[in-house]
Amino acid sequence: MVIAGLSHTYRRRRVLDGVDAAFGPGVLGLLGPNGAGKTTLLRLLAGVLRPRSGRVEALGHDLRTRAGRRALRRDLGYLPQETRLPPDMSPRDFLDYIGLLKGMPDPRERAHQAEDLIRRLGLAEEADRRMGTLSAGARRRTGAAQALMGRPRLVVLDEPTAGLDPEERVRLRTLLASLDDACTVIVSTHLLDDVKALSPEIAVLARGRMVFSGPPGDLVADAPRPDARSGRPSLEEGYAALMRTVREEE
Ligand SMILES: Nc1ncnc2c1ncn2[C@@H]1O[C@H](COP(=O)(O)OP(=O)(O)OP(=O)(O)O)[C@@H](O)[C@H]1O
Repeated sequence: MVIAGLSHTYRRRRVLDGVDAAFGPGVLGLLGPNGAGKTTLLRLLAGVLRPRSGRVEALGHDLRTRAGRRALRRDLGYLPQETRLPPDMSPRDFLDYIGLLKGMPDPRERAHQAEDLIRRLGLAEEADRRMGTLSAGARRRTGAAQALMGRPRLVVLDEPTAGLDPEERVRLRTLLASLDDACTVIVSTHLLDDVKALSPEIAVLARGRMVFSGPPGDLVADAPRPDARSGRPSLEEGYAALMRTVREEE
């Protein structure tokens, strides 16, 4: 994934401002305060929005072109921030349907992958119930499962752990951590626990600018120690110190 000079405006309001980044396979955690532009960035990386200023290349496809955005879809799993799942379908039927849309012709392979995701995301009890009757957490996990059907090479998840209870969050993180090494996973989150558990690399977006990228340890290393008695600063302290610096620079 290569992002160069990427900016985005909504009705002349600039929400991404010259973002540069490059990353490869593995899990990247995208952090940032509310309104920082994370969802906008993920929509651009998933080819849902067209980059109008700057360049995005994903899995070798140039996402400035319609052909590039289309070609990416074959290899993409995407969980948007807001998802509406068909209320009358069950998670199992929905996953089967998504598998079909993603070009998996073999019904046994679709059933096998759906069953595996259902089990690993703790959806066994809900798998055959109407999605309209499920809890928000079960719907969110079904949303994450659909993104992983077909074993895509690029997975873009917009706050997948939002609304999940601690056990469900751990399940989802464990699943993401176990994906194929060749898979590039980009996860936005407000939870520092998510990135601690998941991400060897993090990126922090603030007011449309990429203000940090690297291993979480580097964010911590840059932070001042909160007081003389404490040892190494926590990731929370590193993040808070970065946000203070960003505000002071403005
Ligand atoms: N479709 C849109 N039209 C106009 N403005 C938008 C649109 N989508 C987002 N915005 C604005 O762009 C800015 C960035 O929003 P975005 O959702 O990308 O941020 P975010 O970091 O994902 O925020 P959050 O953490 O709250 O989800 C916000 O000020 C938001 O109000």
